[in-house]
Amino acid sequence: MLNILMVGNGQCGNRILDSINKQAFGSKSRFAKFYSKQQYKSNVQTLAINTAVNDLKEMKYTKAKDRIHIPHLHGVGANRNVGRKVFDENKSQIMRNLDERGSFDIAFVITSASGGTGSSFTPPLIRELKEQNDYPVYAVVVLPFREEGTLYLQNTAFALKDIRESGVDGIILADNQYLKQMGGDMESAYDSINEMIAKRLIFLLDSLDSEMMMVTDLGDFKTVMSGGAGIATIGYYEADGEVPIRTAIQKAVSPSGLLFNTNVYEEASRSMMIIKGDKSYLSIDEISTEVEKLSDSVGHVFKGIIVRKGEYPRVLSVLTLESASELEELYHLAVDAINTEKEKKERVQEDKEVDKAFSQIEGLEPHY
Ligand SMILES: Nc1nc2c(ncn2[C@@H]2O[C@H](COP(=O)(O)OP(=O)(O)OP(=O)(O)O)[C@@H](O)[C@H]2O)c(=O)[nH]1
Repeated sequence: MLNILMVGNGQCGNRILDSINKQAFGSKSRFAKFYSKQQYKSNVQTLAINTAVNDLKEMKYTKAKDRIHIPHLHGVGANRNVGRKVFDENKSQIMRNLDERGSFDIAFVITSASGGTGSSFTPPLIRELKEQNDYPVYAVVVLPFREEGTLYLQNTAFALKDIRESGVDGIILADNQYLKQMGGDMESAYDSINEMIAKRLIFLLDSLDSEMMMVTDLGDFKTVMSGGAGIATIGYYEADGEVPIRTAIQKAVSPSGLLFNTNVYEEASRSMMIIKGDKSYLSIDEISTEVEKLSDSVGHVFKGIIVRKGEYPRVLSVLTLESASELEELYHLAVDAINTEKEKKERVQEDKEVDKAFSQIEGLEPHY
């Protein structure tokens, strides 16, 4: 049995964590968190951390003892400098809470890259976890919608760099912009995206702790995640009827299944493929052909097969990337955003028009 830690930082991290708990409790009831037991095979501990108490209160499926409020107004307002300071001031409380939860085999820290709290808490938190423990720690990082503005773009660029330099064992990317094809209004788009991410992570955890026909385990996952440029993404396909296994595998690495925009045949560096379903669907010939196709361009593909009686095929792919053109484009936008912010600040400092207006009444008093 694996001991797994999942931390969700900031609003986005909290909500994805809640979606994980929702799916793991296996109930739509909002009282599930009080009455039912998680359906994990592994020992999974979830912890939500936030400066905004309302974000924590909004969580429906995560127990109260698994939510830590770090008081600071109502969030840090996308300011990562403030966020870092607040983390430092509260570091011992956060780390004590984590210590009390015992030891783990693997940890995931989930956050948006663009907000203030999650993106500034995550790098030092990972650094602390890595310094105090010897288990691997992975970051699950959500990229913003590109139109959300200059502050979010510049936060994203610096947060990703900070997370990469934190000692993290790998970064799994999910991109709101790419996933917004889910459609609907903002709130339901968030819910669908969170569900997609949660479903993939739960499938991954479940598989790492399964008895497979052909085995992939935590060791293989670590090897995959240590490949490439330290950046990864996850693909998934779930058949809702009888689908040939080759189609299911293809869909799990196609744009519709991925959390981040990449051409896996060009950009992936290592891969892990977990295939689940009734044995009548698991044609070894088809599986071998498809995996070979992928390994021809990717290099190494670990594969695991889990037989589940009566279930339609489901396939999960973990892909580390050696290059990511989408990320390069995002950094171009971020550089523009940083320059815009810088110029704006300089203009305000140079251009004292507003000060001039105020200075006109210097030395005067109001008369009534
Ligand atoms: N996928 C997804 N993205 C979200 C969700 N909530 C917020 N975001 C994205 O997260 C980014 C904003 O970060 P938040 O997580 O809200 O910020 P925070 O870490 O709480 O930090 P502050 O609010 O600045 O203190 C934006 O790019 C949002 O689009 C969510 O539930 N799901």
